[in-house]
Amino acid sequence: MTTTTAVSLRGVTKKYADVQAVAGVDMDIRAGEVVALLGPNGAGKSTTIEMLLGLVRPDQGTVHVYGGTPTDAITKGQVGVMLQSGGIIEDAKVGELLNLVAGLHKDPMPVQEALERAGIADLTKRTMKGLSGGQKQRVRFAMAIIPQPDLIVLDEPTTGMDVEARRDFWASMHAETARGRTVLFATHYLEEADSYADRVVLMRQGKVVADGTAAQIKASVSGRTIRATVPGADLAALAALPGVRNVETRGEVVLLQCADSDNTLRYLLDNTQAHDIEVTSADLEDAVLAITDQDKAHQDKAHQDKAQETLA
Ligand SMILES: Nc1ncnc2c1ncn2[C@@H]1O[C@H](COP(=O)(O)OP(=O)(O)OP(=O)(O)O)[C@@H](O)[C@H]1O
Repeated sequence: MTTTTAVSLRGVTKKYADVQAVAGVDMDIRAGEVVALLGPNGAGKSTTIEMLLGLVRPDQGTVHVYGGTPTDAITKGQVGVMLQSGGIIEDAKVGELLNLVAGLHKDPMPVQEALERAGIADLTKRTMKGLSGGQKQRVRFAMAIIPQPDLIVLDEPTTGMDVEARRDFWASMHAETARGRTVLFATHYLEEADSYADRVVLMRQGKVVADGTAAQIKASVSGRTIRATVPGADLAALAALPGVRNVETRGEVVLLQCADSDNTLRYLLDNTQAHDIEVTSADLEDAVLAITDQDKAHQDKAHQDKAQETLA
């Protein structure tokens, strides 16, 4: 596996009037990774993406894409972009638009191939303004892959698509990631992050508040619950295991809440008569809500402390 860094952000900030849209983001994306950028409205996802694409200049910090500036990377055709809006000429036919985009790049993919990969070969002669929201998104996707980019950046790519269209879109996307492309996508759909990303970066109020695999993010919040039938369980020994937060019993059934379910499971299998073991975790939505709430509670507390200091 290659370890080339596709994207590197260091100490990046951006303020709009009195809104701190991005408040010091550090982020590295390795070549071949599929990364989901999650966060509530106004978290700073789009602004981060715009800085990564050189569309917005950070107030502070550095942005590197394949070791150079974002503009260099885009000029070299290393980056394909699918933004939420713009980039579409409403009166153009789909085929014309894609030919226009192909003409801007040095080594474009044949337009017919892009149409097929985006699942819109039947729309070539249709005018853009007559297309549905989901069909337009697919045209944007075709535009993004035409330069044969190493990195594809997508800002809420499936907005406006119904469930089936979203599934088809991700199937097309999967074919691209299978070719080794690096992908960064912003989304509000937690299940998309859970299903399609190797890594989830969670933002809130311009900061990264969690970064890891979806499984790590889920586990970091609530850990896992192990439910097992353990005849003659030594509850004190179970409660003393590293990472075990809580032990409950229902007859012979033991419920263990633990941060490190692998080690707890190993202990149960090696040292007890545990059977009928089930391991469950919170879903990503629970985890995201818990992390953003925790972060908000910390901030509220800091504001209160500051206010009290000022009053004292
Ligand atoms: N061009 C701009 N001018 C003024 N304020 C802006 C501008 N762009 C973004 N902001 C503000 O910066 C903050 C972060 O916005 P941003 O669009 O980056 O968040 P987001 O996480 O992408 O949100 P959403 O999920 O709603 O798209 C918001 O408070 C937004 O109103």
